[in-house]
Amino acid sequence: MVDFRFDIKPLFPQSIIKVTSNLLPHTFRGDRRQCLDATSKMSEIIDRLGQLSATSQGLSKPVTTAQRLRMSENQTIYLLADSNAGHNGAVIGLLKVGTKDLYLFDETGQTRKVEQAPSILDFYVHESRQRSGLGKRLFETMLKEEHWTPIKCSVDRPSEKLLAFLAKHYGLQRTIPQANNFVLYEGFFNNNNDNENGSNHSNSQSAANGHGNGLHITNSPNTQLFGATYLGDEANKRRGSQQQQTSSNVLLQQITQISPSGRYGAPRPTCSMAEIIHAGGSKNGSNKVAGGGGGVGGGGGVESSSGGHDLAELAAQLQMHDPEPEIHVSQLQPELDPEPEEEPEDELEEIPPSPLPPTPPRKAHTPTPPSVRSPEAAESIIGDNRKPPAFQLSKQHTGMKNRSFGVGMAVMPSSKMEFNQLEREDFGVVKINRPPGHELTSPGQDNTDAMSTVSGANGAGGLTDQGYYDLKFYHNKLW
Ligand SMILES: CC(=O)SCCNC(=O)CCNC(=O)[C@H](O)C(C)(C)COP(=O)(O)OP(=O)(O)OC[C@H]1O[C@@H](n2cnc3c(N)ncnc32)[C@H](O)[C@@H]1OP(=O)(O)O
Repeated sequence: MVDFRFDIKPLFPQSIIKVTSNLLPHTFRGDRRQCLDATSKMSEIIDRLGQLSATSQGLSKPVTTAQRLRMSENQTIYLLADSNAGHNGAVIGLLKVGTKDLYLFDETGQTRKVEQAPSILDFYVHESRQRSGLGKRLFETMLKEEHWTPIKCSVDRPSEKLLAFLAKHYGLQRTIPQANNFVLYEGFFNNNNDNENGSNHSNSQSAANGHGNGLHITNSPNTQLFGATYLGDEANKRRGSQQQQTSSNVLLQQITQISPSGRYGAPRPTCSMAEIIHAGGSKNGSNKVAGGGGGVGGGGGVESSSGGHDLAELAAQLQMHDPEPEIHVSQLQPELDPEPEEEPEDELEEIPPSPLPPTPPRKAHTPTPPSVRSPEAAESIIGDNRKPPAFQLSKQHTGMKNRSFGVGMAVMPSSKMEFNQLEREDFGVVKINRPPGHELTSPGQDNTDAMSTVSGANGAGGLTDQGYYDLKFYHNKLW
């Protein structure tokens, strides 16, 4: 028991008192001199109990001090005393609570900012009195005074004893993994609190917790990093599952949100880079995922539908074979984002061709195509994911088999090419409409270093009056 040189009984007209930043018992009445005396004594009590609590938890510094309480705006300390102990009575327990604005993960792994979240900050019952129901008595008093329910409480770094305490008295066991030191229990984010733990508390108390108002999806640092998507209510979940059938974007999101068990197996928030990459394929029917060594922008701006299909197939397989696989986006990353320089040549050849890009002329043998990791590439995909970025030059654009990004052999037009001339002509003899005043003056000026664009939507050119597709060849020597 914790006794003091002064009589604590005047400070404890009842066994449990609460103290806020004025450092006076909530029951205190007195003049200025008595106030000063009371605050001095309360400070001593709080500092002493705080130190004992820290020692009991193995902390180097106390969580609770009178100074901290005085500086706080929204913390309350409940103190439990035994007036009959010894001559001056004894203080035997402390419970510090407060409200905190927290960024928290909900059950689906989405980040939420919870304003004024009820928090258990420090809890201690003297060793000589533990396991005799005093902790519960203190806790119950606090719940009643604060109008809180246990399930709605966040707990700051709970000890094993406190975890056991909460499990025993309130059935709190299933936690929601968090990235910070706070522990939440399943049900924390539920608005309907009927018949949940702490059911001895009324609905009005539940409502008073205010989570319905104080809790929202947020543009938090976590969200900016991981690109959270709000899936907090059932309607959104249902909508998400419907879209799953048609949208590979949602599929990827589900992959990244499959929840393993354990505190550090928190559901992974959606990877924004994966969203960026995947969104590129969902609109035009082919995934611009740099899978299979294709690479967005790699090898000349090829849309790699094979890479996207691989990913979708992988996801389907995972869903079929493993009900709770742990897939990290980082594990998918090599498929999503290969380094172009390391791409196997064979894989490049399997990449189906893309529509010709309606882009400004660029040199065909772009030396080092950017990958989706580069900000430029990512931006171009975000900006309009139906158009290949301007730097994407494929072998179809160049007429070269682009085995090493610009060095290669002439390629046979494939059936997938989206421009077909009436008669096949090799480069160098293809008939083109040259702009007036740009007649060919020497063979050396021809298309050895040229790219073509095709007028017409989606790269499908229209016939010219000469019967040829309107292929315009640009050459840096000519234009
Ligand atoms: C956010 C934080 O404050 S974390 C720090 C929590 N505080 C501490 O760890 C300090 C040391 N512990 C204590 O002060 C107390 O044990 C408290 C405050 C956690 C609980 O107070 P008590 O008066 O013991 O609680 P009460 O008697 O009402 O409930 C007892 C239950 O608490 C849990 N508990 C209490 N002491 C222990 C212990 N030494 N080992 C395991 N569980 C314990 C058990 O579930 C126990 O039930 P049981 O005896 O049937 O196993």
